[in-house]
Amino acid sequence: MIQTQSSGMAGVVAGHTAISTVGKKGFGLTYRGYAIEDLAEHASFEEVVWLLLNGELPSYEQLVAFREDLRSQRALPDALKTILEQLPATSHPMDVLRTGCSVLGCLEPESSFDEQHAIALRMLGTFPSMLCYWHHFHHGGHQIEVETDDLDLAGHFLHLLHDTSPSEHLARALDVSLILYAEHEFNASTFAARITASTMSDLYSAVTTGIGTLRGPLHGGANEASMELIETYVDPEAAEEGVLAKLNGKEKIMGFGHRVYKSADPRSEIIKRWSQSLCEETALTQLYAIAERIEGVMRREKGLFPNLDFYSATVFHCLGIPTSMFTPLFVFARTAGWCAHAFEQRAENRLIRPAAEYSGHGPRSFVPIEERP
Ligand SMILES: CC(=O)SCCNC(=O)CCNC(=O)[C@H](O)C(C)(C)COP(=O)(O)OP(=O)(O)OC[C@H]1O[C@@H](n2cnc3c(N)ncnc32)[C@H](O)[C@@H]1OP(=O)(O)O
Ligand SMILES: O=C([O-])CC(=O)C(=O)O
Repeated sequence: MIQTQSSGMAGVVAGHTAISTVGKKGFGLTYRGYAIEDLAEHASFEEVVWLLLNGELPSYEQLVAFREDLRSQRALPDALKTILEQLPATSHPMDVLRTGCSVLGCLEPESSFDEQHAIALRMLGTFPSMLCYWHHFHHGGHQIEVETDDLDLAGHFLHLLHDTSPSEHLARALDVSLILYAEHEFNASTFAARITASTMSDLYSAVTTGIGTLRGPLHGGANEASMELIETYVDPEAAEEGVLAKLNGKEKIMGFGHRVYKSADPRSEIIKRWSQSLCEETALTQLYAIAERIEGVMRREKGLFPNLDFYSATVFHCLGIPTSMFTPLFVFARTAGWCAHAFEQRAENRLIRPAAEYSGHGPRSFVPIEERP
């Protein structure tokens, strides 16, 4: 039996998948066999969603129809809007999405697995609407119209957030980021979502599980923590001093290291290039210089490399997105991966229920309450 105690299941093969490869020698990161570098260069997020959900790239006609389908899924039911209005203004946007997903599952339940594709599209369509509706209601004091003519999710989200259409270049930066975030094999949130799917539960429950698991700073929450760290420092020298002090205090620096990748996260190299270009475009070159200095210190002191979350934080910041919405953006993208995995689990299902090594008391006699100390 493989020993898993305190190992966080590192290196344990927990199942098989045909959706992606992570860190396999010679394969880097691939979605359905396509290299992440090619997808980030040539594909759109919507093409990647189709690829993940259906196994093949769409034809031109299929993609046009798919974009239209997704666009038609953005409206929110009135009952959901009412609930979003009743959530506190101080809620974390991840909690808003987790709740919103769960509420949608009450209002439009999955009555048969035949509906799974339609429900995946509904979640992809409504998540940006939920987040922006809640945000503008509580922080801008008005009820927004959540449907726009933007065909892609990236442009649509930036339009809803800023109430104006983004430039093509800025929308493409977010589009690429969504591609990079869309899928990553048996990461914690996907594995959790697969466990939920393996009980034959509904798709909303699997995705709600994924959202809750993604929220922590050791996983998706690291993009928010990275931004908070980078923003702490006024210049690269202060960043070097501050990060060294944290390392001396045995603190972890969020946005660095990875369970599977050992020398580099291939996604980080792609998003770093976007970060540099956007920081120049938005006159935030000092922010980029600080991030690069932190990267240098981490490589020199710990031999650690940035993961996707680190430079994504700077890209989202350049796009004017509030830091607390960074992990929700991860949700928009990873919903495609979670759903693809739930479909795969359902197609060949067996309950996921591993064994545990017992480390508690030996057998002992029950002590009646009046005899306990
Ligand atoms: C998109 C994503 O979800 S990517 C991951 C996002 N998460 C983060 O960026 C959080 C920061 N990183 C980490 O906490 C880790 O690198 C993880 C959780 C990603 C991977 O963790 P594990 O595989 O369990 O490695 P583990 O945490 O045991 O680290 C191994 C060693 O490297 C050190 N280390 C790993 N990451 C970091 C870091 N970010 N900062 C400082 N030290 C680190 C650990 O302290 C440990 O050192 P030790 O052996 O002296 O105790
Ligand atoms: O694979 C992991 O453990 C975390 C990660 O990078 C992701 O989910 O994108």
